[in-house]
Amino acid sequence: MSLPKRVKIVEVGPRDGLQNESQIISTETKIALVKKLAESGLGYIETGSFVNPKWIPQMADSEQVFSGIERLPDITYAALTPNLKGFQRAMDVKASEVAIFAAASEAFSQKNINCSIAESLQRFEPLIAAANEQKVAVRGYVSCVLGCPYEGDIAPSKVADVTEQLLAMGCYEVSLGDTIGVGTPAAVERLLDEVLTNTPTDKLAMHMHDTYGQAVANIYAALMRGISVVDASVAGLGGCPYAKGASGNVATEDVVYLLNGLGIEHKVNLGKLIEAGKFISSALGRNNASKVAHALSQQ
Ligand SMILES: CC(C)(COP(=O)([O-])OP(=O)([O-])OC[C@H]1O[C@@H](n2cnc3c(N)ncnc32)[C@H](O)[C@@H]1OP(=O)([O-])[O-])[C@@H](O)C(=O)NCCC(=O)NCCSC(=O)C[C@@](C)(O)CC(=O)[O-]
Repeated sequence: MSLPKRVKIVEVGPRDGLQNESQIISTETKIALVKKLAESGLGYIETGSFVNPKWIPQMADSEQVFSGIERLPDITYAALTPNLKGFQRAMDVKASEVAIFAAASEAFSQKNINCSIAESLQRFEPLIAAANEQKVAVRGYVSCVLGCPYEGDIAPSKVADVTEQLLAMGCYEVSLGDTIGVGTPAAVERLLDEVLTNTPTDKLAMHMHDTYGQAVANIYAALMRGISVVDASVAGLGGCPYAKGASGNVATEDVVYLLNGLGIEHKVNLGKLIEAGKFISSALGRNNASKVAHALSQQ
C-alpha cells in the first residue's frame, strides 16, 4: 500500500486537548483558540463536548464556546456527545456534526462512561436515530485500541469488532484511539492487519497519544497502510481524565511537519498553526509539547 496523496487532520485540541486541564480556562480563550486554528487552514475542529459537566467540568461551557465562535465557511465544528441528551445540547448550539465514543476495553468503558461496551452501543442508538433524522453526520471513536490503563493489552479482534459495530450503526468513520500512547509501529501493524480485514481504509482515522514518543511513528505506519485521516492536538495538548499518566495527543504541528516531509497535501499553514499553539501554551502557562514548534522557534 502506498501513502495517501492528501490527509485530513482532525484537530481535537479544544476538546481532547483542554478537557483534562484542571485550571479554569476562560470561554474567551477557548473561542480565540478555535479562531486561530480555523485561520491556520484546519478544516475540522472538535470544538467542545456535551458530556455530564460533573464528570468533565472543563467542558461545561461548550454551549458558550459554540455560541461564541465565528464560523468560517467549509469548516466542520464538531462536538463530542455521549448520549441523546448530549446530542440535543450540541444541536441547540448548531454543532456541524457529532462524535460518539466507545472503547475496546470493558474496564475503560466503565470508568469513562459508566457502562459496558454493549450498553454504550445501545445508548448510541437513539442518538444516531436523531442524527439521521436531522441529517447530522456521526463520527465514532474507539478508545484503548493499543492498550488499556486497567486491562493492559487489548486484542486487535476486540477493536475490529467495536469498529465494525460503530460503522454498522451509521458512523461514517471510526477513529482508533491509543488513549494512553503505549503503541509502537509494530503494534499498529498488528492492529491494522485485523481491523482492515473487514473495514476499508477510508473508514478509519488514527488518534495517537504521545506518552512514549511513538505517535508520529505510529501515524507513519498507518499512513503506509493508506489511512488518510489523522487526529491531532495543537501544541500536543491533552491527556485523558480516566487514563492516569497519559500525555497529550500527537502535536498537530508535528503531524503537519511529517506530512510536509512526505509531500502529502493537508491545507494547513504551519506558521499560523504554531502561532495558535504558542497562544494556548502561554494562556495555560505551560511548555509547548510540539517538538516542531520548539525547533522552529529557535531559528
Ligand atoms: C456518559 C455519561 C453522561 C454517563 O453518566 P451517568 O452518570 O451514567 O449518566 P446518567 O444517564 O445516569 O445521568 C446522570 C446525570 O448526568 C446527567 N447527564 C447525562 N448525560 C448528560 C449530558 N450529555 N449532558 C449533561 N448532563 C448529562 C443526567 O441528566 C443526570 O443528571 P442528574 O439527574 O444527576 O442531575 C457520563 O459518564 C459522562 O459524561 N462521561 C464523560 C466522559 C468523558 O467525557 N470522557 C472524556 C472523553 S472520551 C476521550 O477523551 C477519549 C477519546 C474520544 O478522545 C479517544 C481516545 O483518546 O481514546
